[in-house]
Amino acid sequence: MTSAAIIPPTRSTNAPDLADSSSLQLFDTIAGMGHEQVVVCHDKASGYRGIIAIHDTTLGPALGGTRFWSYATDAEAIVDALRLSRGMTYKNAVAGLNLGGGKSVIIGDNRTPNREMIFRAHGRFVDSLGGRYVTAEDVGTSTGDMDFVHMETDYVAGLAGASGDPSPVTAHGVFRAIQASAFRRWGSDSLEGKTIAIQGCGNVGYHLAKELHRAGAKLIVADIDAERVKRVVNETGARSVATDEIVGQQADIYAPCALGGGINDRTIPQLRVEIVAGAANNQLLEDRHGDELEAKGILYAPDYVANAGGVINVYSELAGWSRERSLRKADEIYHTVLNVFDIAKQDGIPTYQAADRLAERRIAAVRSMVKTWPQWPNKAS
Ligand SMILES: NC(=O)c1ccc[n+]([C@@H]2O[C@H](COP(=O)([O-])OP(=O)(O)OC[C@H]3O[C@@H](n4cnc5c(N)ncnc54)[C@H](O)[C@@H]3O)[C@@H](O)[C@H]2O)c1
Repeated sequence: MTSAAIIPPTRSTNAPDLADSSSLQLFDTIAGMGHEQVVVCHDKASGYRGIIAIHDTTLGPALGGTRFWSYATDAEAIVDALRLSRGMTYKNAVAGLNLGGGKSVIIGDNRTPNREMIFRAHGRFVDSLGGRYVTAEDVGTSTGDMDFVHMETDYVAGLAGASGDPSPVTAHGVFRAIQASAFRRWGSDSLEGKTIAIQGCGNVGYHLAKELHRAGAKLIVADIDAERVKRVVNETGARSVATDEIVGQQADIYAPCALGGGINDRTIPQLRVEIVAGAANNQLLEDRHGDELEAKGILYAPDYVANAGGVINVYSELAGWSRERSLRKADEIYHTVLNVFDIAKQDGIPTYQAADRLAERRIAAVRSMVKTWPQWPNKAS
């Protein structure tokens, strides 16, 4: 069996078919997926076992969080690191940032109280890469854990008290993605009087609801947490519905802002909207669900383009940007989404594929830029 058969070229974080993981062909696999480097790390004292995957550094240092998870096998952990790091290359590229894609995973029970030594060990390995990889928090890790990483390396973002809560920046980017989708669909980006169903009233859903309300949209919301629904209803006049009813609401736009995988075989037949655009990561359970939205005539703003405000916020910490500058960068998501729609139309492909194409074009363009060497080679002498 070839490595391509083991890991299909998809950006989804869903666990791939690992039935044949015992025969994982590592070098064929990373060559097929385009990775530059995979580092397997071990620290005996803390029991730390980590994998750092650097996918592509054409645009800049590889940025991507650290996931702490109990993987069933080592192969499953490696595959997750490979897929997530490649996803970050695409996400960072379409966000228009000078960042490549990377990701790391730590294998183990993420509820362990033994955090300092594990994350300091991780920090040392991150530091050993000299800035080729910059980490941040992800599933199973917290800002407190990143403080431990920071004891050993400066190549870490998302520290407590640094760039702050990313959700207002993410929400603003999603708002701009919604406006761009409206423009493409109806010829105007005004959301005045449009009905928008938001799934999830968490950090992003809350800020998004407020921004949509200011723009004159009518909102329908749902969350499993009644307090969070109440806050949005009180502040925006939204109508709330049960969580299992939100996806089937008659509306203009559906904004998934809860968990991933929400666009699937069960929910697509229920959708009664013209646009899907929201913050959740990995909204399409499988790529084919993007084709099915297309077939149903629903315009889909690809998730990782719409929610790029999150990574813009991380970048702001590295680059020393103000909140205003981050929001201005998130503003550009409007034009990026329109670009994606243009590529989809020109190339006759679904929008989720067009997003990948936009990322690949930017990376290829930067890779082929003329190389200038301003420094005299013997500068040190
Ligand atoms: N926070 C960011 O800056 C950011 C950046 C990029 C992507 N995202 C993605 O956006 C999504 C939302 O992020 P967040 O920071 O607001 O998370 P959050 O945890 O604050 O909010 C998610 C909300 O969804 C609710 N929820 C869970 N299951 C639900 C269901 N079945 N029906 C309705 N509501 C449900 C939760 O109760 C919670 O209130 C996530 O998928 C996240 O990965 C967030």
